[in-house]
Amino acid sequence: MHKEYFVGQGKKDGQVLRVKEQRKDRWKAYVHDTISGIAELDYTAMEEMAQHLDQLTKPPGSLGRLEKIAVQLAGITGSIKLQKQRKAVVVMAGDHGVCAEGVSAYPQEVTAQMVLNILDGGAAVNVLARQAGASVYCVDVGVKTEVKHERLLSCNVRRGTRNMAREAAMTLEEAYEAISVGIRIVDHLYQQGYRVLATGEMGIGNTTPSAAILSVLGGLPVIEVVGRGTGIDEEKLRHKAAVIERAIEVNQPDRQDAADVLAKVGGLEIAGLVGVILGAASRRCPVVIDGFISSAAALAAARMAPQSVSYMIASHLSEERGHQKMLDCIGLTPVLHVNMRLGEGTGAALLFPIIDSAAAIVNEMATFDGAGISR
Ligand SMILES: Cc1cc2ncn([C@H]3O[C@H](COP(=O)(O)O)[C@@H](O)[C@H]3O)c2cc1C
Ligand SMILES: O=C(O)c1cccnc1
Repeated sequence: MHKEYFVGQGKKDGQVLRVKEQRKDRWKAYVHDTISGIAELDYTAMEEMAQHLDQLTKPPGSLGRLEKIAVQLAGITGSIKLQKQRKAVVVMAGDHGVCAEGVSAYPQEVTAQMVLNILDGGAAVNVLARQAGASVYCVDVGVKTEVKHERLLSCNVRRGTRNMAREAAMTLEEAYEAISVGIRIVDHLYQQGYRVLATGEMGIGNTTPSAAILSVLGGLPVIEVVGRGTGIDEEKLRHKAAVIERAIEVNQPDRQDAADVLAKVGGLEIAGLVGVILGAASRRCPVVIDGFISSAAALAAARMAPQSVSYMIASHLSEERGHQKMLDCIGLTPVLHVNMRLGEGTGAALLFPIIDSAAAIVNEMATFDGAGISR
C-alpha cells in the first residue's frame, strides 16, 4: 500500500513523499528511530557560552532569559557562534469528534475556514510570523472536510478524530502515523534550510483533548486543568470537564504510555506536533512551544523522549487555565507573559525576535577587555 504526501510551497517546488506502508507497526518504528536519534546537549559549548556571556560589557546574568536562551542554543547547536537562522511555524490542523458533545464556543467548520485564512496569510499567526521574518506552513493532518489550496501541506491521516467521550479518538497506528507526519514535515523544512521551528495548531475543540492529556499524564484532577478555550461560559465549562472525565473513564488511557494517551484522548494535530518536536530535537534544532495545546504535545513528547525537553523553549504563558501546570509537568519556564490565549503558534512567533536578539547579543556585544572597561 502506498501513501502519498504532498509537501511543498506551491506547485513549483512541491514534491511528493511516497511512503511505503510495509508493516502495520512501520510508523511506530519510524517514531522510535527518531527518538533514538535525539542527542544530549553539548555541555562543553554551553559552558563556553556561559563564560563568553560573562565577558560581555554587562553585570553577569543581567540579560536574564536572553542569556539562558543563548546558553541553550549553544548546547543545541554545539557552537558559540550563533547565527540568525531561518525560522518557521508549523501549524498542524485537525478536527475533533468530541465537538459533538458541545465543548467549544465555535462550530467545527471554523477549523477548515481558518486553515484557508492561514494559507492566505490573514490569520494572527501570519501577521506575527511576518513581523519576525518567519514562514508559516500549514499542514492538514486531520481536518474533517477536504481543503484545497496550493500552499496546503496535505497529509491527512483521518478526517477528524472519533468522539473520545464514546471511544478512542484514534487507533495507536493513526496516532503514530500523525506523529510521523510531523517528523517528515520537519525533515522537509530542514532540507529547505530552516533551523528554528515553532509549534502551532488549528483545531476547534482541541483544548478538550489537551486538558485530557494533562489530566492523565500529569495525574491531575480534570477540574484543575480544564479551561475556557475559545471562551465558553461557566455552565459549559462544567460540562466540558464532565466530558473529559467521561472520555478518561471510557478509554482508560495508560498514564505510563504517552502514545496510548495521545491515541485515546488526544488529537491528530496534537500528535502531529509531537512529531514536529521530536523531529526538531533529532535534527538539533530548537523548537519554540506555543500555548496550551502545543504544550500538551510537548508534554507527550517529553514523556516519550525525555531528552527532547532540552530542545524546547516555552514561548509564553497562556491565559488558558492549566497551562502553568502543563509547563510545570514538563519542567519549562515561559518567557513571555502577555495574556494571550489564541494558539495557532502566535505566542511562539512572538518569541522569534527574542531568539534572534539572544544570538545578536552573543555576536555583537563588546567584551570588557575589548572595550577597555573595568570589571
Ligand atoms: C476564529 C478562531 C481562530 C482561532 N485560532 C486559534 N484558535 C484556537 O481555538 C481553538 C481551541 O479552542 P476550543 O477548544 O475552545 O475550540 C483552536 O482551534 C485553537 O487553535 C481559534 C479559534 C477561533 C474560533
Ligand atoms: O493557549 C492556547 O494555545 C489556546 C488557548 C485557548 C484557545 N486556543 C488556544
